[in-house]
Amino acid sequence: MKINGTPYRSVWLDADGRSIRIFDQTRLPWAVEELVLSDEEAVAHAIRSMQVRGAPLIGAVGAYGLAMALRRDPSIENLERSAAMLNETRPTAVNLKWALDRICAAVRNHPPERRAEAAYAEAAAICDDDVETNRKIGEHGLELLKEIAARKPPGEPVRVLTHCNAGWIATVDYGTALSPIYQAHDAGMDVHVWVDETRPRNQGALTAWELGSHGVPHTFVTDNAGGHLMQHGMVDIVIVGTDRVTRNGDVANKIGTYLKALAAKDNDIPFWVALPHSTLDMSVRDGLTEIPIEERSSAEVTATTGRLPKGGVGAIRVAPESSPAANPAFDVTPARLVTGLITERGRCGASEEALSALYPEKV
Ligand SMILES: CSC[C@H]1O[C@H](OP(=O)(O)O)[C@H](O)[C@@H]1O
Repeated sequence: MKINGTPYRSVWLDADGRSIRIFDQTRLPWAVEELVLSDEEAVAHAIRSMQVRGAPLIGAVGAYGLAMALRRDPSIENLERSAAMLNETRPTAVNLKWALDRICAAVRNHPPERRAEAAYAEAAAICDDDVETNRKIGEHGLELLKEIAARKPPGEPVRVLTHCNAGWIATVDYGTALSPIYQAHDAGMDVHVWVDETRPRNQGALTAWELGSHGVPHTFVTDNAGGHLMQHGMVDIVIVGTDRVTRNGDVANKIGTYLKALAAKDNDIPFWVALPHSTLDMSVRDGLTEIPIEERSSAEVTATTGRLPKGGVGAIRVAPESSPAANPAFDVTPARLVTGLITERGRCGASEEALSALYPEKV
């Protein structure tokens, strides 16, 4: 997508042909700063610290990190050790393991001197695949928004509520939950987005930055406002991204998603989840008991980061020093609360039967 008129992806190969460049998402939306990552340890730190974040994007960046590890040492031992190290950086988004496994499979049968080159080529293919996948998610999601628009009086916007950031900055490009919104806006449809701030890391500020940069009307709201907006008929549809969808349609996503799904169910509002194939984990059935939920530092809860009154960006405490804090970073929405899934292959129900029909090769 564009930043000040210049098209970007959220990760790209540096001119040196071996490092990658990303935007430091801990500095967004206050500053647009590029970071150069030149080895697997720098990649691991960027993922752990959420300098780079978003399920599909951490997969793509992790893939390049493994390629960098192979440049240093192309042995299978180092391949497996580095893949394990990178995979441990964040446990919930299955895209990271999916991408690392894809790199391992792509290089394993090459002679050592060819492995790094093959890994870089596969990482580039993962990025290109993600861009095209998300574009298609946008097309299929656009049809859904058109169906809603057709039922509304002319000039009334389709009102979408979204949680966290599943936009272009969370993927290689286009985003997942935001992809249909961008395509609807670009097609001239009246759309308005309720943007959940998404405590504690406030990824909603990234969504607001993305939508504002693209000229999409939106309103920034607290996480706790969503239920009220739905009760008062101010939401037509909820569309969120996801970090892992199980074979029976359970959805792991940013903490607070489950509460939005409950409110949507209680108010008969469609709750849709946008996902690329790399987010589907057919090896897991029961999301609540089988998906690992990342526990992040309590400091992310007791302090919040933003632009300081006297300028600059910094953190301020929002809880007493004496108070312990807990920080589960994701939750699981059971399939029974999900109206449907928007994928690159079309829309389907949140069920094993529907997912198996859409992805027979994964069964
Ligand atoms: C298309 S991004 C999917 C998913 O990833 C985000 O998590 P995080 O910001 O912690 O990396 C969020 O849960 C998004 O919905």
